[in-house]
Amino acid sequence: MTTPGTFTITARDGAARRASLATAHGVVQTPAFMPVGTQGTVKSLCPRDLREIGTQILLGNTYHLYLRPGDELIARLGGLHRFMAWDGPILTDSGGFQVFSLAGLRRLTPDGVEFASHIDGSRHFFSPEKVVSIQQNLGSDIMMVLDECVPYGADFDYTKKSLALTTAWAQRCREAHPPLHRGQLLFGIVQGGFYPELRAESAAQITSLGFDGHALGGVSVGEPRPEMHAIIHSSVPHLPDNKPRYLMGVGAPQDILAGVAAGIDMFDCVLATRNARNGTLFTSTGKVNVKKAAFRDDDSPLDPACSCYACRTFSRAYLRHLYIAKELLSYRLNTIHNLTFFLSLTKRIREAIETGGFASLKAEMDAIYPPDAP
Ligand SMILES: CNc1nc2cc3c(=O)[nH]c(N)nc3c(CC[C@H]3O[C@@H](OC)[C@H](OC)[C@@H]3OC)c2[nH]1
Ligand SMILES: [Zn+2]
Repeated sequence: MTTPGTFTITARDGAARRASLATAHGVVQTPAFMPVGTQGTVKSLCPRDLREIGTQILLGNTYHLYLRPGDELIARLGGLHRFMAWDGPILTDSGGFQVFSLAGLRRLTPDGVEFASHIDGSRHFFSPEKVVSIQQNLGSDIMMVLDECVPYGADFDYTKKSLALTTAWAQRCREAHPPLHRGQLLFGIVQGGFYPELRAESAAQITSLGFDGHALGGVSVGEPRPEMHAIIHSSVPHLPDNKPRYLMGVGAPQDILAGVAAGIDMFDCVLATRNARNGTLFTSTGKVNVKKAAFRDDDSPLDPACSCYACRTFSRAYLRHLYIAKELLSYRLNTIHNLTFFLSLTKRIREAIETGGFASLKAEMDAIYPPDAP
């Protein structure tokens, strides 16, 4: 087995990279889209579905799994891979984002963050060492450091102070998890808000700590898309070329294409799965709402260009009926379709970089998913 953390770039097309990242549970071909499985499941799909649609790597979430069912329980039962019967790579976020976006009554201190569980209000404390220990218990292949995801609109001084805390926490995470300990990788997270000079400052600090990969955090937090794309372009050059780059929480098809063009390798976004459950489907001709009246007696497949189980087996009329009738199968079929769209898009991106055709693929997709469309 290739040593976990080995990152091999096999082709380039402009700043876009075609690479592979070795983990303890398999090699991830990049650019890669990572379905979100926050509570140890990609909502409504089983591991067999995920394999069938070509999933390489899944996301889990420290905050959620720590609160319920508990990381120590999962460790006792053999770790997250065995618990959810997924034998491929898993990346877990540190929970920093959820503490600020989900938990109540949180208190930020130099030593970590105190918060109240969104489930039962019980009080908890996440230190850098604690979030490392939780992810070690889960057995994640890629662990994220504890960081503060600075809210959109934070001023320069707050953002500068916050990135210093994020760096201190990152250092403590690195010390708590020696390189390649039990084959588990550790990624640093660059903050700095929407201030290019603070992004450069955060990147210089984080990339000096010896991580296996680097994430850009603090984006996809409600900012206008042009601001997101601008800060990505100005930040990526500060990330080492020879390690994976992960853009957290991004994104829509147009954001993935812009991210790849800037040199990003890994993406995660709840959009694919969340929109599936509310009937918004991504197709080869743009976004479609499954409950549209025109689908009422339309016997054709949702997307003739899609080879997923939903598109090759059922009609638009049936998918619309399931959604309107609030049938559980609607969740599963819509999710199978949307994830297939995102996984196929990143597969086409990998092939385009190999053949030097990325720019034309991006132009083709930008015509269908315009960068200035919501
Ligand atoms: C949507 N926009 C968005 N911007 C984000 C920015 C940050 C950030 O700066 N730091 C950290 N630590 N996490 C972030 C995250 C959470 C991603 C996780 O949140 C969960 O999806 C919501 C999922 O957990 C399975 C995923 O796991 C990596 C962001 N999400
Ligand atoms: Zn489909």
